[in-house]
Amino acid sequence: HTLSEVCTCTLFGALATERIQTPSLFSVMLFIRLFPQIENRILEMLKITGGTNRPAIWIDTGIHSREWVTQASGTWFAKKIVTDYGTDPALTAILNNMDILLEIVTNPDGFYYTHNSHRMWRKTRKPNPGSSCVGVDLNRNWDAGFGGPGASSNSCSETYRGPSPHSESEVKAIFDFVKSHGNIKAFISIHSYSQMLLYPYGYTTTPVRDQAELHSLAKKAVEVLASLYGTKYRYGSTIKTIYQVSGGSVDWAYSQGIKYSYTFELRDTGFYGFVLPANQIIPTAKETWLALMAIMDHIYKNL
Ligand SMILES: Nc1ncc(C[C@H](C[SeH])C(=O)O)cc1Cl
Ligand SMILES: [Zn+2]
Ligand SMILES: [Zn+2]
Ligand SMILES: [Zn+2]
Repeated sequence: HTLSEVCTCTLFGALATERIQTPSLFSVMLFIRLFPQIENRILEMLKITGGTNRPAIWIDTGIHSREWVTQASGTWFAKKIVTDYGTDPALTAILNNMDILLEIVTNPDGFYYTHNSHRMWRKTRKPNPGSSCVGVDLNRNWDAGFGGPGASSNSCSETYRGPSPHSESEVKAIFDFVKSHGNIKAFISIHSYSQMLLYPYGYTTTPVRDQAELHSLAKKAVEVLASLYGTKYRYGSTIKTIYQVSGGSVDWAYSQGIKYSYTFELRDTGFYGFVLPANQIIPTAKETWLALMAIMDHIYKNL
């Protein structure tokens, strides 16, 4: 071994066995300055250990543009976070140790279109080459059972999966971010409607390795959600609870090792459907926040 390789192995070994916490950025930069030729090795290593990123919770809303209560709830979550930090002990503890990564308008072109043309639009608005039909279903475009039952290869279908996994820019942006972050502990995608809390898988009946823990945490989350206004949620694996779907975001997230991967289906169960009256937006956001806090608190306590 050359000196630098010995040093790399030592640092890697120490990191891998967690004899030292992920070194501070300063010590890493100093190390790289001393041995510039091993910069890439170090940067690769930081990716493996989650680098200098704090543990994080990913939450997206609005991946399906017509599910308007989700983007509205995401906005309310943002306000709640900045209001409660420093006053609510549970949220303060979470944010002192973790980051909450919130993408609110995850399908902006579709969202614009629902406001100006077609309230019930679900997909993106990218033209499909060789077709008069527009858009891809962003929750079928992930590399998780991609192209299997529960998605369509027909570009005119509401569940058109797109030409290949991560072909859509809105998906690729999240894919790249999650891969480069390296320390995301939860991946939560918020949809409407059905009043369900779902965990992987959607594309196969094979239970996930962490099924028992995900199920009991989902039970706890839906119970605290119901405690506010009595809103009843069903919960379980996607394929057993709602329907078979392939190419879903949370199935991909789980396959990346993000254990706490959940899909929420917010209010209601079909009376108003996607066109939920405005007076139900804040109550929906408030009850959902209780469930999210239960999940985040569990993660924080098990870091
Ligand atoms: N993992 C999942 N969990 C729930 C669903 C249902 C939503 C309902 Se809008 C969809 O069809 O994309 C879909 C998937 Cl892929
Ligand atoms: Zn439509
Ligand atoms: Zn949806
Ligand atoms: Zn839905």
